[in-house]
Amino acid sequence: KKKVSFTKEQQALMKVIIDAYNKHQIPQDVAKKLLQDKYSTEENFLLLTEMATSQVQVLVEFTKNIPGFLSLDREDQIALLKGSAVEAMFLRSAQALNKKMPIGHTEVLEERIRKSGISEEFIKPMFNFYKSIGELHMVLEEQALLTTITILTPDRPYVKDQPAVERLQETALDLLRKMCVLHHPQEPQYFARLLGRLTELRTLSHYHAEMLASWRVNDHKFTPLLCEIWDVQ
Ligand SMILES: O=C(NC1CCCCC1)[C@H]([C@@H]1CCCCO1)n1c(-c2ccc(Cl)cc2)nc2cc(F)c(Cl)cc21
Repeated sequence: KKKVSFTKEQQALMKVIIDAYNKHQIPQDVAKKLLQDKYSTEENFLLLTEMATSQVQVLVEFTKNIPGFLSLDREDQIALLKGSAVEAMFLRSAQALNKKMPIGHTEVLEERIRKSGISEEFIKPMFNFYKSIGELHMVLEEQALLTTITILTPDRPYVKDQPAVERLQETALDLLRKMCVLHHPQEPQYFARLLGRLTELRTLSHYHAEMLASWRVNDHKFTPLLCEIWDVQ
């Protein structure tokens, strides 16, 4: 059994990130709504834009709690948020689908999302990603750190001081590496698999503007915040 020990700083960092992650759950539960009723493609599109808008606000609050983030250059803070918002949204969606649910609920939820109005060509890559996240059986700490690492990606467009972001990301990566050894001692490759999902996430996120534009609705209305953050409208 591998002994894993955390420094005082790492214990403090984990606590801050977990508290922030727990505080910033999506207000009402999308999954519950989808399981309750069948929605039209218009209603689903509206639900997605509403949820995504509130998720961006939640993401900003979460990010402000990442130690060191507010010390970054102000414009770099914006560049990191803009560059990671879609990925964070897909990560959250994957976690919503992979939550433990009563028998049969996941299948209903999956079906409702497949039929929500999203165009056929994107359903496979999206669910492949959701499945690959589900197979990892991440614990909460790993989910929160993975979101943190996604936000602290140095090579986002327009980031000026990349080394400063790299230093923050490194700290989160060191902590995640130890968390993986602690929670998945039998899988030495687990940490590498986790990081591999970020590559899949970035690829999926490249499609998001097209996924939204091809939604089977007559009028694709977005909130001002989504127009800002997503490359839509
Ligand atoms: O609202 C959603 N996700 C929110 C976003 C903010 C964070 C919380 C989760 C969407 C909506 C729900 C209505 C039907 C269409 O999908 N959604 C997507 C999704 C995301 C991007 C695109 Cl372009 C298409 C679909 N995948 C999901 C998987 C899920 F398990 C659940 Cl519960 C919802 C999911």
